[in-house]
Amino acid sequence: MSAHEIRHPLIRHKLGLMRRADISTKNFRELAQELGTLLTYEATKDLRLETHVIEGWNGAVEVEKIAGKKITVVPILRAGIGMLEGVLSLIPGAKVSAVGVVRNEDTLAAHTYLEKLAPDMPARLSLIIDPMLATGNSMIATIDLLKKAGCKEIRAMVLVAAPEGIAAVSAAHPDVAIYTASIDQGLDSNSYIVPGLGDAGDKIFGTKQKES
Ligand SMILES: O=P(O)(O)OC[C@H]1O[C@H](OP(=O)(O)OP(=O)(O)O)[C@H](O)[C@@H]1O
Ligand SMILES: O=c1cc[nH]c(=O)[nH]1
Ligand SMILES: [Mg+2]
Repeated sequence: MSAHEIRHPLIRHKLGLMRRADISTKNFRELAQELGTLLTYEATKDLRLETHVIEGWNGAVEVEKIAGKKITVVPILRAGIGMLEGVLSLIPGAKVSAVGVVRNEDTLAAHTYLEKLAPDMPARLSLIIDPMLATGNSMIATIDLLKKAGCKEIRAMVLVAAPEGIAAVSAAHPDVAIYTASIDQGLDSNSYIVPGLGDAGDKIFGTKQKES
């Protein structure tokens, strides 16, 4: 199983703040972006470098740059948008491939409603972002469509993952590495992650319905 739980103190601290039931939309949004940045740092730490020579202040100097691969960031709409700016703050030139997937809360099946991919997908490293990996159905649907588009190298970054979702993605797509701020306990009877974050999309967009 290729799942990496990143146990950096800044990540643990920020995720802890996100779990508060009374967190504001503003704070939840800010923390989701910050964790997007921190997970990007980890998920890209083995990218290959190549050296080349540039003209420096004191003459020719050998420097490094990321070799070959172009990158596309793939937010799973809607909630994935909540991490996008954080990822782009480290990879500002990345193309964004938006994939709209919504989970049917009765059947838990993933329904894909939008696919706007960058050109040259076979030549790119795809970095999928979504705050939540619960059953894994939405992630598997996204990876399926990326592979159909020719993607050969795919990584996924999620704020919180359920062991059930990690197992499902690993079984369907063993080549895809998952980077997460936390592997939580599991799923509740509604297939929500516990302790989790609640409904991440609603918290990011401020659309949580008031309970009557
Ligand atoms: O692993 P799964 O069981 O598929 O569940 C996780 C998915 O559910 C949430 O999105 P949701 O469908 O609520 O859509 P939204 O982003 O529009 O809120 C979440 O952002 C994931 O995409
Ligand atoms: O825990 C969960 C599961 C699905 N979608 C969410 O936003 N949270
Ligand atoms: Mg979704």
